[in-house]
Amino acid sequence: MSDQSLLSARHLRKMYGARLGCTDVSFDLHEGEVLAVVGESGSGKSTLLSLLSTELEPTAGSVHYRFRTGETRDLASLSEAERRFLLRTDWGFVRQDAREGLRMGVSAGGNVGERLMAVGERHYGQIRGKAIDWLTRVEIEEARVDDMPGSFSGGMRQRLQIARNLVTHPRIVFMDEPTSGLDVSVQARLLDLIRGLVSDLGLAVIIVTHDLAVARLLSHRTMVMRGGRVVETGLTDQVLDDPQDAYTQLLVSSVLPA
Ligand SMILES: Nc1ncnc2c1ncn2[C@@H]1O[C@H](COP(=O)(O)OP(=O)(O)OP(=O)(O)O)[C@@H](O)[C@H]1O
Repeated sequence: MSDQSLLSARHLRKMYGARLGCTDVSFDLHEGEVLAVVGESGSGKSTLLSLLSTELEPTAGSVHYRFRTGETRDLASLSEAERRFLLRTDWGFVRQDAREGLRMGVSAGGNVGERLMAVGERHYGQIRGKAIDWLTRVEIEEARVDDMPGSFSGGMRQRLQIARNLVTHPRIVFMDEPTSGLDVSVQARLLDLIRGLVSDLGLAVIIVTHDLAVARLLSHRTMVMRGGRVVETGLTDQVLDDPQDAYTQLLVSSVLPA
């Protein structure tokens, strides 16, 4: 792990029984950096994201994380309480299906406020004020604060999920296909919003997408996966404009289905 890196993966491997999830994945993520993980369906993108965010245990390899104190730890060495604390404070997770990332039985304001309470905020007025502030930042009207997410459109739910995750000022946000399944115009607006917030807050992001346009718009670096392996990695413009690997060339020329 280099001195500057926030998260560092080394030779990560995940087997599901005899089936390969991913293997030999190594990279460093720096503060404020956006890394896109792209590849076709089944290439191991989601498996990798789950390994990095400790939702899955690797079969081999390691992930190290540099805490706010400067201390670097192997994530495998964290206790369950430490891991949960990290997930509540330093990390956010924006899921493809907002229903998995939100509490559908809790109001919009409650979804955002809950994260603040989890990091120790207790003052109701302040929590509600911050929740409204964040709803506004993600373009949800204050008048919807007490509405349930079930009454929101797909795009609004994704924006609510983003507010819920960013309200605690995480250092890394993991995003799994955050814009797929939405109308093209809704996608474009959401991408713009994500891009603005990521740059304003200086967030480090790992975004999994099968959409190269999303990688192009949001990421500094791109990692291309195929069959569970990294086939190419580099600055996004370089990877997309001048791909070196034959598979990336096919992907970029859109010969392969997404
Ligand atoms: N829970 C599981 N049990 C068994 N095999 C799995 C499991 N999850 C993923 N796999 C396998 O691991 C490989 C990588 O899957 P993964 O979901 O990580 O790919 P992906 O690139 O995220 O695909 P998609 O874009 O379709 O979500 C695939 O062969 C998949 O079948």
